Amino acid sequence: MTARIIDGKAFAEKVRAHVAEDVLAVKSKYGITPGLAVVIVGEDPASQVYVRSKVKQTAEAGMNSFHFEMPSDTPEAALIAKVQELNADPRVNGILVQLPLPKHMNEATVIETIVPEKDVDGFHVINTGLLAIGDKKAMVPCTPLGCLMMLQETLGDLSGKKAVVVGRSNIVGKPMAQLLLNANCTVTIAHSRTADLKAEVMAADIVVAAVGRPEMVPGSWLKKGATVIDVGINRIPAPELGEGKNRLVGDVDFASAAEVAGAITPVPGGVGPMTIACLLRNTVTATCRQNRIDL
Ligand SMILES: NC(=O)C1=CN([C@@H]2O[C@H](COP(=O)(O)OP(=O)(O)OC[C@H]3O[C@@H](n4cnc5c(N)ncnc54)[C@H](OP(=O)(O)O)[C@@H]3O)[C@@H](O)[C@H]2O)C=CC1
Ligand SMILES: Nc1nc(=O)c2c([nH]1)NC[C@@H]1CN(c3ccc(C(=O)N[C@@H](CCC(=O)O)C(=O)O)cc3)C=[N+]21
Ligand SMILES: [Mg+2]
Repeated sequence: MTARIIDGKAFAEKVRAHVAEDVLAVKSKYGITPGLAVVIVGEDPASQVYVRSKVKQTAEAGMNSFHFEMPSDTPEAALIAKVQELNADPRVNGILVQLPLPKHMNEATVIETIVPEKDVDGFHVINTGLLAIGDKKAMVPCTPLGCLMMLQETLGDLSGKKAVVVGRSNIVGKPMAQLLLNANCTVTIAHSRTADLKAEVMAADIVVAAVGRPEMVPGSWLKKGATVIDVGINRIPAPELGEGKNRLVGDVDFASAAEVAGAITPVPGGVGPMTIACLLRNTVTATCRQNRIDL
């Protein structure tokens, strides 16, 4: 079997085009331009790449983009003050604080400072709780939301499917499992203490890998025809591309997995572009709710 490649890049372009139409409608009917503020603390080069594409795509969708860079030794109180300023700024409809934060900061404290209505990442405990009770008002974390959209596009109704999520972080694994549960999948969450990861993966119709370990899931672990969503973004040395060069790989061994899976997302060009598209979508949703606009 050779898997169908789920083209996240093309799908994300469609989502962004739709977002741009909604932005135009909000502007022309209500005179409001949605605004997204991105705050990055420190100079992690990988983070800088995502932040640059977020800023660029926000502008391309016709939204205002506010970009703040703070040095890595910024006191936590100064970051909190910045978030409070953005909370109070009516031009700002969405706030994203790039994670991870420097070690001297408590990420939860910073995230809980964002007003839930502007929490376009969906990381605030209020949004986490709303998602857990299946309330439509939840701001849903962008990466899991993008994964769900690709799964629904590939499989249609997900009811009754056996899904395994490998990874249980608050930003990817847990909300992903929650979304799959809300979509009526039978969900297993696997993690570093899982006794027999291979057996869990082999039983699944849907595999979402969000671990951060390059190519750890081989094709030999997959059920034939499974749908595979690879969230991992890992930069590994690629001497074949030249001295000192790197390449991007996922948490799934793409070559062997594509022989067994029914459909699979590539890295790059899968989950990553959908994450940013969903961030723009969430920013428009937040803008409409804050202004009681019903598009
Ligand atoms: N494409 C995108 O838009 C995004 C991509 N990412 C990428 O997704 C990946 C995961 O990110 P994130 O969730 O933040 O990562 P975390 O490091 O926060 O979580 C990793 C999870 O994987 C589990 N894990 C680690 N080792 C193993 C193992 N050997 N077997 C099974 N489970 C294991 C951990 O288990 P335990 O809890 O027991 O420690 C943990 O739950 C990374 O590659 C990241 O770069 C992240 C966000 C967005
Ligand atoms: N508050 C917060 N929210 C986030 O959503 C968040 C974060 N912090 N910290 C970092 C992770 C990671 N993340 C990615 C988004 C897009 C791509 C992406 O577009 N990747 C391209 C490739 C980019 C490249 O070449 O490096 C792709 O997969 O095709 C990757 C990773 C969002 N994150
Ligand atoms: Mg993490």
